[in-house]
Amino acid sequence: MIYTVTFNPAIDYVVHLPGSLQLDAVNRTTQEEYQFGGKGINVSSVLNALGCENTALGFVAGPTGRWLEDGLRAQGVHTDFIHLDEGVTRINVKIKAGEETEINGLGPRIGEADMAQLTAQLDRLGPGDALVLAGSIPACLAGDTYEKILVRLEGRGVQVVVDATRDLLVNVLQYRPFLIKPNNHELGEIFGRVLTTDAEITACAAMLQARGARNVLVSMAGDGALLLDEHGVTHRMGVPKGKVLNSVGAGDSMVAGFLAGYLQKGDYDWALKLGTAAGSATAFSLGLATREKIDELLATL
Ligand SMILES: Nc1ncnc2c1ncn2[C@@H]1O[C@H](COP(=O)(O)OP(=O)(O)O)[C@@H](O)[C@H]1O
Ligand SMILES: O=P(O)(O)OC[C@H]1O[C@](O)(COP(=O)(O)O)[C@@H](O)[C@@H]1O
Repeated sequence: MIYTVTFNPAIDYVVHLPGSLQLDAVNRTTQEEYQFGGKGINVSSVLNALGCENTALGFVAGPTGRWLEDGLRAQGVHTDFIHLDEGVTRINVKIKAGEETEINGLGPRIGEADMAQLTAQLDRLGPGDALVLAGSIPACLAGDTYEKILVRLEGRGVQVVVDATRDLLVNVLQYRPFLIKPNNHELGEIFGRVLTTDAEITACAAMLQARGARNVLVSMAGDGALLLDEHGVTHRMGVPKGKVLNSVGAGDSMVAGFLAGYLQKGDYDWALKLGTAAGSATAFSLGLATREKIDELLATL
């Protein structure tokens, strides 16, 4: 079974403006959408669209938390969230005004007893299970929260995917995660550099592999993605043709497609192809990728 964990889920409030964002003024939208988001939840939604059975774990709170949980259930996404007694699940604002501007909230406070409930859920995982840890953790939690989870899972045969940034990512590498997926900017941030060429990206991916990551998938938005697989082979893929409507969740969709593809065939070329089709299908849609859109793009790759 596949499990995803989202420590800080979100309602993604996507607003479209007719021109550019005006600071210090009233801006009015021409269109708006709500998405049930947070990185692990996006992975769960797209895995579900691809017919991969999975359960979304994480923490929800208040009326927005109920909205998120009910909305996911209505879409057929299986969840087993922990309900926090205080606070509300955050609303992240995504402004489409030519360029994309994002305002991501802090999220509610997660207490020790809440964390203990998650630990108990994860203690049930074993051989044959996959776990996706994705997104930021709220400021109230220790910076080594992901690390502690990986320590506890060591030797239990669980395939772990981590999609996080900076220290949250770097500190888990020693536990040999199956997959990490930084984008090219996040990869550059880790090394304090701006990466422009495939050679630079491959060299930095190799350094993360040397620290323990098994497969390093580097996404580059409209420039596609590069995978350095566990055998040291580099795979490169561009993107299919299409009109970008909203790329919120494109990276998470790529993780879902990659994992689904790898679990289907155990083949890295196929995993990268399905990951690319899923990522671009989301970028070319107003919400997350549907099965139909993914299949349509797959046929062109
Ligand atoms: N502008 C785009 N055009 C086509 N495909 C895109 C675009 N943006 C994202 N994608 C697809 O989604 C994948 C992940 O996108 P990216 O923006 O790199 O991830 P993240 O959301 O993690 O930053 C890309 O590798 C690509 O397949
Ligand atoms: O946990 P973080 O880092 O604040 O990110 C949460 C945000 O990331 C998203 O999951 C989108 O991520 P990507 O665009 O990188 O795939 C949104 O749904 C959500 O608002």
